[in-house]
Amino acid sequence: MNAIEKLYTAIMHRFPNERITTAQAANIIGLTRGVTSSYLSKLEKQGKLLKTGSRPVYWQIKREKSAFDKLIGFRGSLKSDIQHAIEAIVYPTHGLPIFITGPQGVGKLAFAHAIYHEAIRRQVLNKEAIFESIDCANYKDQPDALKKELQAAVQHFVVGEVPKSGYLYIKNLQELHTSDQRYFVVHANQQKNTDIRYIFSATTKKINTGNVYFKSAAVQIDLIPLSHRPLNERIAFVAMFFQQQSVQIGREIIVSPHELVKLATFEHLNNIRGLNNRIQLLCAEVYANTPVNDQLIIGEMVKDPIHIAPNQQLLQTSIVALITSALQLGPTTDALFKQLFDSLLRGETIIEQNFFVLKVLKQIDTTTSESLLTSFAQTLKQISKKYITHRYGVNFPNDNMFWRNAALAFVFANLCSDNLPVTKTVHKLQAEIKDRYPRSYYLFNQLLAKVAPQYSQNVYYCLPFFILMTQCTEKIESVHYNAILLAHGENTASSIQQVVNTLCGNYFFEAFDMPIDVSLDKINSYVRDYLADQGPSPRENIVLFDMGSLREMFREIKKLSDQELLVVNNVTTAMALDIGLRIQRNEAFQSIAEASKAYSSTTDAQYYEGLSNKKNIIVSCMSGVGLSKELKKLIESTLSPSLEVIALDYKQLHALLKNHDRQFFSNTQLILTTTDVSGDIGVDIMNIYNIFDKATSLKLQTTLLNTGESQDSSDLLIDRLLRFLSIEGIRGRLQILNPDIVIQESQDIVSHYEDFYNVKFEPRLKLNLYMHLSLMFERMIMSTKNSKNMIKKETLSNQERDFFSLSSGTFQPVEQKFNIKIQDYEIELLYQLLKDFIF
Ligand SMILES: Nc1ncnc2c1ncn2[C@@H]1O[C@H](COP(=O)(O)OP(=O)(O)OP(=O)(O)O)[C@@H](O)[C@H]1O
Repeated sequence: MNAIEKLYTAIMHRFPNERITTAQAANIIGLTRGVTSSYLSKLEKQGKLLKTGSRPVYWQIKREKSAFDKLIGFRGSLKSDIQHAIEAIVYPTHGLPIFITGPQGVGKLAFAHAIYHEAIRRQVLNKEAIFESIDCANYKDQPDALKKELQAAVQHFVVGEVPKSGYLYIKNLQELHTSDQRYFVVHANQQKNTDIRYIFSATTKKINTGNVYFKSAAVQIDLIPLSHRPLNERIAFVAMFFQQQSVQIGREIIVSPHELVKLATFEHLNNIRGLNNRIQLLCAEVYANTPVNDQLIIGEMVKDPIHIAPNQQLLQTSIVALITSALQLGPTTDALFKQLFDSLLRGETIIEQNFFVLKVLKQIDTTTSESLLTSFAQTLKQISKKYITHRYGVNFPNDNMFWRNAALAFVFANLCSDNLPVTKTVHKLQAEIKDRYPRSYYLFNQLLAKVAPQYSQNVYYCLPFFILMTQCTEKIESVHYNAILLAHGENTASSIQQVVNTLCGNYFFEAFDMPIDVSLDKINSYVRDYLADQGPSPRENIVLFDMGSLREMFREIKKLSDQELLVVNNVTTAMALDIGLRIQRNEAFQSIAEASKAYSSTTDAQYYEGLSNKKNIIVSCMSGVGLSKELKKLIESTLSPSLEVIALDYKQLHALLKNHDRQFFSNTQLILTTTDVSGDIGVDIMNIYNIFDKATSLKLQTTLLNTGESQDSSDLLIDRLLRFLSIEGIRGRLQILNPDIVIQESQDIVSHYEDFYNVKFEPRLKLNLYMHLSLMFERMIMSTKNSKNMIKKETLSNQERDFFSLSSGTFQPVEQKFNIKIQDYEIELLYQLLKDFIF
């Protein structure tokens, strides 16, 4: 797909029916306005987009016109009826019978005609298809005559050589007795075998067409009375009928907006037909009074009247203008947006803003159909419950008036977005709402995405916010953290979220359910997009997730925001609830972070960059973490408690040094090991045995002094370390074996290596080896596990292989004496320890 096609698909997806500006289009595709504009023009040349207006120019997806487009309200009150009709038209092979109900003059015949034309347009019927109709009112109490009429009508379809297809429209079914109604409806069951399609109509819904009569399903369409139609549709009817009169009489008609709205809001007997008749009579009356004038002036002459000329493309071009001027939509809306914006700037409460919107809603109340409004209010209530209350624990008032006003606010937003250009003020207001009520506006947008997904980008749709969210913003905005749950699976995260938010009764957590094979990049994008949506106000971030690397997660998310960050893995509902309650109590970040470390042994938490957020010393010994822990104890009991001592085994240290940069060790003051380890992380790495050298012990002292330790405690530490590392130290730490024997054995082994490799080890290396070997023997005896940690000899170098075979011989006597087996892993460690000295 090239960029132009991508743009087209994006518009099609996001704005299937709306007009959008070049800027909006540029926004969705992420290109500059200039480039987007040239792409849009190309799409227009290809016949895919419709271009209207100037400054701003509007673009809209060009659609094939359907036969229903001629009906007023095809995008409004007739939308779902049209959808049902299409289902009946296309159902294979002969469509479904249709049953249209609605009071007199409401447009049943017009709708039936549209169905017939649409069937031809869709080539479901051929061009020769016919439309026949029978009016049952003409055969009241004459069933036989009616049946004859039916036969005659059916005959029209079969005359000639080739039988014709088409629609048979049978109206006023309510005029017949039940048995006759039944006769007709049963007749329609033949539709599935013939080329005749049936449309019934009645002025009452009481006709029992349910399962009793129709063997095959019939599609039911109920057309609402004119007075229930939205005002813009009613105005469109008035305008259309005036235009028809203008054509008929051959004169321009002049009418005041006030007169137009009056006609549109008047309750007419016989609905649309009644309105048509009234307009016709009105024109006839004026015509009779002013036969020579070339204009027909309806009602009072006003300053800015509406002109309706005979051959004007009124419906397409002028209705929008008519409605906006009739409703004073532009000025009303401009004033409202300004009031709202000023009120937000002045820092007034949402109650004030709610009041401004309610006031305007009152003005437009008459424009909407009550039945549509009621049903939309119901839908809105259900959607809010399902997507907001259920997930985010935020409750809405229960009274009908609240939901009616909310629905009305959506209708108003729709009216504005259909009829008004998007001004800078509208954009500014939207940004201001986001700034002032970021969390509530986020929830509102979640709702909007469900209620009117196609409009979620439309700025006018920020208006219902002030109605829907008034009562909950304070509570929602009182939360000072961005808390996010991330978990693999279809609803793991969202079900934890639902439990926690519901129990706490407020929106604390947003949740993202992630596919099993989600990448770290994708996870990041969830978090990034969420944080971006939270507006500029600084809030600390808390991210709970189910599995994965804590450090990696921390590092990646930390890049997205410079606020404090806590990440916790292996999330459980209880843990999320605990954090939720702490957020509710408005606990400080540090205290939540500390608490999160104690959840369980399988859970880990990180809230600072690197190994630790405290000044620390790492100790790592080759002879296992046991020795490191002892050293840790020793150092902790000597130095001040502000210094953290972290014990790691040799492998861990190796991995950390390999995988992390200086930043990670930024709080580390010193690394003490029992072997020489190199690394360029900007931290001193000391072989602890080197403190027998004056220079090293001085260096250690300086380092300790620099970290803020006193002279006394650093002297004491060095003393204690020296003792710890001496033969006496070894004696003190052996628990079961006889120190004299073990040390002797160790000395024998060490001299064996010296002999074999013909080297002389330095005293502290020897001491290190005695310590290492003695502790190793004891470890072997005490270890209950008889692990078979075999190293594949083939993978070893010649030198290593020699070392292995020498060692197995050297260790044999001790193995027999103590009844132990020295593991390959231990020999490998010894090799690492010695290799630099023997080769
Ligand atoms: N949606 C519409 N758009 C434009 N014109 C319409 C629409 N609906 C009805 N009309 C016009 O309104 C008038 C009355 O409609 P129609 O005759 O179809 O009503 P009806 O319900 O069949 O009436 P009745 O039950 O009394 O026979 C017609 O002139 C028709 O063209």
